[in-house]
Amino acid sequence: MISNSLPAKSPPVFEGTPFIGGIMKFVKGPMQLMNDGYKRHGEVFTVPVLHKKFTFLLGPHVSGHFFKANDDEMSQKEVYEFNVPTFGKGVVFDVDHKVRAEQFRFFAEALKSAKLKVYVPYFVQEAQDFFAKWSQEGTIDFAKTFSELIILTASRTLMGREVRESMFHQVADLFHDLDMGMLPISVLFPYLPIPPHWRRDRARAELSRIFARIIQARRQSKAGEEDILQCFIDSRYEKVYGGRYLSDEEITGMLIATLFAGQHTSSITSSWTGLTMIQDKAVMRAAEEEQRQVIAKHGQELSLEALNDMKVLERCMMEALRLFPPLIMLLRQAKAPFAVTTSQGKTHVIPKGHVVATSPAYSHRLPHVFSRPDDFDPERFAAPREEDKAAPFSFIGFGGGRHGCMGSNFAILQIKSIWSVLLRGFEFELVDPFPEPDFESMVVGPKPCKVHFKRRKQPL
Ligand code: HEM
Repeated sequence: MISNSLPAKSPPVFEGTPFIGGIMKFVKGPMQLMNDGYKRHGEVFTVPVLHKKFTFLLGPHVSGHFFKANDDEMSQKEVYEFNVPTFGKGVVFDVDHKVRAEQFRFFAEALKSAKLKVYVPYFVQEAQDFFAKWSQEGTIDFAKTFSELIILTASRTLMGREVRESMFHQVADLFHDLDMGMLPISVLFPYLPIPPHWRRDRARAELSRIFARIIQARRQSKAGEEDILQCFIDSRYEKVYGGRYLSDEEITGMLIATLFAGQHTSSITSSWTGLTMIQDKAVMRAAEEEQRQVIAKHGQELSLEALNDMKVLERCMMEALRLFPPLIMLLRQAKAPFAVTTSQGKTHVIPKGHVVATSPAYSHRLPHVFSRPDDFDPERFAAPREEDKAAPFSFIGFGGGRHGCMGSNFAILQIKSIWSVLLRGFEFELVDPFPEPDFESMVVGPKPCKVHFKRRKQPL
């Protein structure tokens, strides 16, 4: 058992001016803070901010416990609780660990491989219909384009046929209000009485009413749709609540949580995948050549099997996610002290109560983890290099361990569907310089960047 009073072994403190020093460092942005802290202290350091202590664990050597520990040791609830007014009461971060474990079983069931086969034709159909509306050539911003497209596929695969076919715009507008109600200030004060929070609360209540009607109609008709909404309707608790089905309110909350986990992350990763490929002509040629080979083998149909054969495209996506992960910091609260040992062999004990942070954005750029880490080099994921597998938790774009992303396969297939349709039908060029990440936003995507597209005379 690790004692909670081992000051000699506590992480070094990176502060400056006592009490407010940490805040000043946070104000400069988390990337700058991690950069300065890493340069001064290495992989482990603590930043005190008011009454809280943030301990950073940067890189695979020190982040194993972060990812592997159970919820009683490393808890998400306290650090992600600001989501409760958005997701709603009674789900995810508003329930104890036992209930949450069951609810996460429902997510896992809805997103398991067998279901993905059903979702793939929807990804493809939505992408084909969407890009069919583009003219011969023009200028777009990927960030805007992909967020429009992904809310369409999300409504088809997640919220169901009823929403996609007859109330798409109404529901998309309500989700927009929910989204706009999630501001940096909401992390600290989720119930602050400000207009974006009022609009969020109104939208959340209206979504409850809409989904209650849909769920009741489905329960009566017993029509059994093939989407994530139906998975939640059919889900039953096992170890809690006397084994009952989810309530309408819980189903709505689970849907919103799934949408928030997948919407921006997927549209941002689609954008960076495109931007990085367009920037690197040799990689783009390899991805196009792969499409020709897949068409020769599978025909024009974008089936699950065809998508699974696109290894070059997948590596491009993973490399875009390594360089530009949309979730730049992952957080937990330490419920018990634990020890970590750095790559230099130094051991620190992180005390109970610390907020613990690890960072895909920072860890992915460490030169002892990925060679020439700032280069876009998708082949680093291919055998025999496989740099992502050199040590556990080297690649954490989808998190890892106990709370690793449950939608990663869903996201990979969706992004590959979109980019297959685009590569086959269009050619692209950057109009603006390659964009910087916008670190001001909650989920970090590219700053605006114009891209020129042109329909191929001869589709691939
Ligand atoms: C490229 C797209 C995506 C990225 C980069 C991404 C990234 C992540 C990351 C980093 C985590 C771990 C968070 C943490 O440890 O605190 C996570 C968790 C999660 N993601 Fe994703 N995600 C993506 C798409 C999706 C999609 C499409 C869905 C659902 C359809 C989804 C559902 C989830 C769920 C349910 C969790 C929580 C797992 C748990 O806490 O046990 N994600 N995701």
